[in-house]
Amino acid sequence: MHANQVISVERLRQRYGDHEAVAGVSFEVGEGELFALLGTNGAGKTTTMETLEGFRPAGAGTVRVLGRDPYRERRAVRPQIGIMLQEGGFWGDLTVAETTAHWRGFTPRARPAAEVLGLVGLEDRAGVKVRQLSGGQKRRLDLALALLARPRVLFLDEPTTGMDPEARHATWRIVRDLVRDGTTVLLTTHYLEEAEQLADRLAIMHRGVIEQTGTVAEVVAGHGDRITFQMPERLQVRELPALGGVPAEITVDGGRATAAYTVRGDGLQAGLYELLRWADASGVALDGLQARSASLEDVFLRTATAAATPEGASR
Ligand SMILES: Nc1ncnc2c1ncn2[C@@H]1O[C@H](COP(=O)(O)OP(=O)(O)OP(=O)(O)O)[C@@H](O)[C@H]1O
Repeated sequence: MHANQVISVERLRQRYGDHEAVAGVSFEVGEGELFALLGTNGAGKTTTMETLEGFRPAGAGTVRVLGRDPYRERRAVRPQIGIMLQEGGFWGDLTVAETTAHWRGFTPRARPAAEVLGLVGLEDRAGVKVRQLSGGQKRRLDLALALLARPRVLFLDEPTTGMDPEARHATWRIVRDLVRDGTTVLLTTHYLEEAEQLADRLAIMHRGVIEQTGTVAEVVAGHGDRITFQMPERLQVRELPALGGVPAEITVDGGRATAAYTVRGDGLQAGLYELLRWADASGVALDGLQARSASLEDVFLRTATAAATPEGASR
């Protein structure tokens, strides 16, 4: 357990009618830590987040934010948290400055408008109507409003969706600064690079449960290095060599077959050597040859695929 635990979720369950959207999820987030919830569509990330934000009571299990029940003790918790929803409800006819002023009216001890707009790089858009903002700029306005109350805990639900790469990187810098200054952040994202860049720890959810959790290094460790190349047309799969005893797996995407080996431990160099010697002796050209460590994306895709099979589903 983290010394200063700010968010705690224990065996949380939530259902919508007959559908169990969250099926026993547990994790903790310490003060000044950024925890990312990743997962396939419909995995239960938003439902978990909304429970922590106090929008619904836990169906079963316990959730705590700053030591309190966010639903029952909403009045105590709400002023200390900032929420950036997936789609903020703005009035398109108001300007950025008017929208900020309006929200400041509801926020005790709010930061000055110029300060929050400066934080998210929207100071030069203050006089622009919200409907004239780009999708990425609207997301930044969402973030500005979430920061008005100088929250101790920040909930970011897909914060950079719709942003161009430059705006995304700028937002990552803002979030990093907030975390460095002690803000605790729970983030959901579909951008694995975002989690790699920002998360101290993360969880990969699928169908209401956490399939993997830890730091990026911990989650990726044990998934092996990968050697891949395009399957040569003239070759049969059984003709490929086993590397260190490991056979090739074939994946077909868009009509193109790729051969992949997953090499555990420190076998990458030896495996590659074995493959190149075989290719040389057999006169086979290995187009698109790549050798690399497992990435979060590999783990994510394997987690979702494995969990979709009957063996995965029974775990
Ligand atoms: N209000 C609701 N009523 C009924 N079912 C819902 C409701 N909200 C979510 N669900 C269902 O619960 C499951 C989990 O949804 P949730 O939005 O928590 O997933 P998510 O991981 O955030 O997905 P995404 O990545 O697509 O945003 C989904 O199957 C979804 O269809």
